[in-house]
Amino acid sequence: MPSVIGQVTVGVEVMVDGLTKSFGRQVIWEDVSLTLPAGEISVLLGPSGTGKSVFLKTMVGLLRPDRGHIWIDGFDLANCAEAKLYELRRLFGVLFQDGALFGSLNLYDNIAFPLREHTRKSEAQVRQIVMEKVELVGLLGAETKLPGEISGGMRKRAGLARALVLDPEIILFDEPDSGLDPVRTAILNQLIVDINAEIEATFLIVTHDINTARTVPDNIGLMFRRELVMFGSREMLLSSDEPVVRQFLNARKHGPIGMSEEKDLSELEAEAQMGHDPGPLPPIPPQLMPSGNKIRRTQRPPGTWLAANGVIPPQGSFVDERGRNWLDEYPRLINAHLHGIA
Ligand SMILES: Nc1ncnc2c1ncn2[C@@H]1O[C@H](COP(=O)(O)OP(=O)(O)OP(=O)(O)O)[C@@H](O)[C@H]1O
Repeated sequence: MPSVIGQVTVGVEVMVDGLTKSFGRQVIWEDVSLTLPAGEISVLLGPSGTGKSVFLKTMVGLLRPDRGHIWIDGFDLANCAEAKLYELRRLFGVLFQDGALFGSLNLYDNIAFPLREHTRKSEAQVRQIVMEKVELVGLLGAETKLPGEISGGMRKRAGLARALVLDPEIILFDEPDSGLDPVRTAILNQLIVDINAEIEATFLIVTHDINTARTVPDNIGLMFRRELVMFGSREMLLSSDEPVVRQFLNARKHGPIGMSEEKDLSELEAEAQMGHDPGPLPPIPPQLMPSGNKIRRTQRPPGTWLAANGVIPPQGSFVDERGRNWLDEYPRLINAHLHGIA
């Protein structure tokens, strides 16, 4: 259901309920339930091969689950007829790992492709929309370039522009940061947050980048051993005691996750006896804010989940690289907005 914040409708909620997917006798994941809140940014983490890409494909209806439901706007995408599925798919924009651009088309034609394919817009209307999205992702001037002539970061941004042209309500990102250096990853993350602030769609990002997971989303989910171990507020995951969560977020060798994805009990006991532990989690970083002192309307003030659950975060949480503590800074920014001085 669309959520209403103040007077304005924001994005669309996606409720996944008891979803199970297998290929033949191989169960990929079982009984996955989570809600992507309308207009919020969620991240899905998990060791390689746990089925995150399969999950994205199932969400958008490219794969059918064995069981379960995906509720969007009161319709079950997992079990609806083809015609309805086609309609629901129009709500989605997908950024594939490599941008999935056509190598023989320039960026303009790549970005215009869904509009020419799925709408009856005139070329003048197509131009207006394409150029608007090109500007939004910072590619003005590069429209005539071929995908092979630009950097990986630019290709991702072009893929993002193409994912945006049909004004999606839900955007799925499959490892947007794969193959990018840390600087380009930081630029792309800022762009993702800025676009969320602007279009207020519901975002789900699959990533392996811990820094992205720690700073970008409102919610984090972790898949492990054929199930969704945890899904909830960023603060919940970043202050969790769960060994799998700590191992993954601390990028440690020791813990329940091994090369073959899982370790058996004797290996874990041996590690425990040797004093190996995934370690405590570091301070919770402040969440990445939109550029230009904007506020995302679905963003929760820092400390909300922690306070509601009586959890004290590690010392130094919410302090940015300039030494500002966002527990104080955020209300100040909200106040400035209320008084029109931000
Ligand atoms: N169409 C398919 N038919 C059969 N098996 C498949 C199919 N697609 C994926 N799989 C299997 O599903 C499992 C999960 O794959 P998936 O690509 O979703 O993992 P992932 O978590 O996204 O991995 P990574 O993080 O490395 O990208 C793998 O074992 C893969 O071989």
